[in-house]
Amino acid sequence: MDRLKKAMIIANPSSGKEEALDHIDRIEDVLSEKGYQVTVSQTEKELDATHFCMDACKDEFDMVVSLGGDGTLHETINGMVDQHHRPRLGIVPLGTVNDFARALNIPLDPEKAIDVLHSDQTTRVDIGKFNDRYFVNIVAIGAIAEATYEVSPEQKTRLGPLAYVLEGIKTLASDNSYPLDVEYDGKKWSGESLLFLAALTKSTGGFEKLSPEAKVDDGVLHCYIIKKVNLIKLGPIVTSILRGELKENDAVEYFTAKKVRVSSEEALVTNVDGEEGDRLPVDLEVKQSHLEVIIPTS
Ligand SMILES: Nc1ncnc2c1ncn2[C@@H]1O[C@H](COP(=O)(O)OP(=O)(O)OP(=O)(O)O)[C@@H](O)[C@H]1O
Repeated sequence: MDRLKKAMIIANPSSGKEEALDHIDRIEDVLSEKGYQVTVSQTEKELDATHFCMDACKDEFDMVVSLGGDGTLHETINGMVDQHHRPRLGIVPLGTVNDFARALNIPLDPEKAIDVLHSDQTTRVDIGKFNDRYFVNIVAIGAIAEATYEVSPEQKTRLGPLAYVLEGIKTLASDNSYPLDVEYDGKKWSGESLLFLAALTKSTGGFEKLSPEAKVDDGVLHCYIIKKVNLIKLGPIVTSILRGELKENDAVEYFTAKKVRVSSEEALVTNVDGEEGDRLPVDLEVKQSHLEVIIPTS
């Protein structure tokens, strides 16, 4: 007899509009219909999602569904990376930005995202390594990296992704540049920089078209160094970000790489998928096609 398939729902009751618990029954129904025996694990605090997901890997679950915002998803994925057995990942986004879901064309409406769990279609996705943790969207270094901490929960609810865009533009305009050394695949860039970005997917930080050339399984980091410029050139940079043409801007150094090391004489803070990361220096690397994510049937 075939082994019974096992699925775990990792739900963060505090995510988004605190609606996770309202969706659990429907997700359980869909998964049971597909023949899964379902376990529901509710998070209570930071890193619970990571530990639940590690358990699911060890117990050879076939599927893990992240029901929450990007924080929950990020923690879930951290529990999966480098495990011998990695379950398929289903995503039901409840957060404000939901970059990863956007990049994979997973609907942002939770009800519609739950329908996607019916799908048998999956895609392999790259994972970024940042020192000894992992990311799925973006690493930002510079003043903008702190922008996401400054967005209040009220602003997030009211403005959605736009809150990040507005904060980001505000910090760019504040002209905080830093000396930066960026070493990548045997090359080196040194200079004054306003912002360094390393993106894995095309939609990052609420900017829908920040890195349009990025594919989720291309095995490289798409890196943008926004150099120090005088105020007059900031407008065109912002326009190029919104148009998805950042790499064409004169003030921007663009490259792709598998490994990047970023250092500075200043202990700059970093932002990793919207969360505070280690101070510089940091090492970034791509693990190609490391995750298998359930996506809408094409
Ligand atoms: N029961 C809980 N109560 C409060 N916080 C929790 C709970 N369970 C987990 N957390 C923490 O909440 C953090 C934020 O969750 P998540 O990102 O899913 O929601 P969100 O903040 O609404 O989403 P977004 O950041 O996209 O707006 C998680 O990284 C986790 O550490």
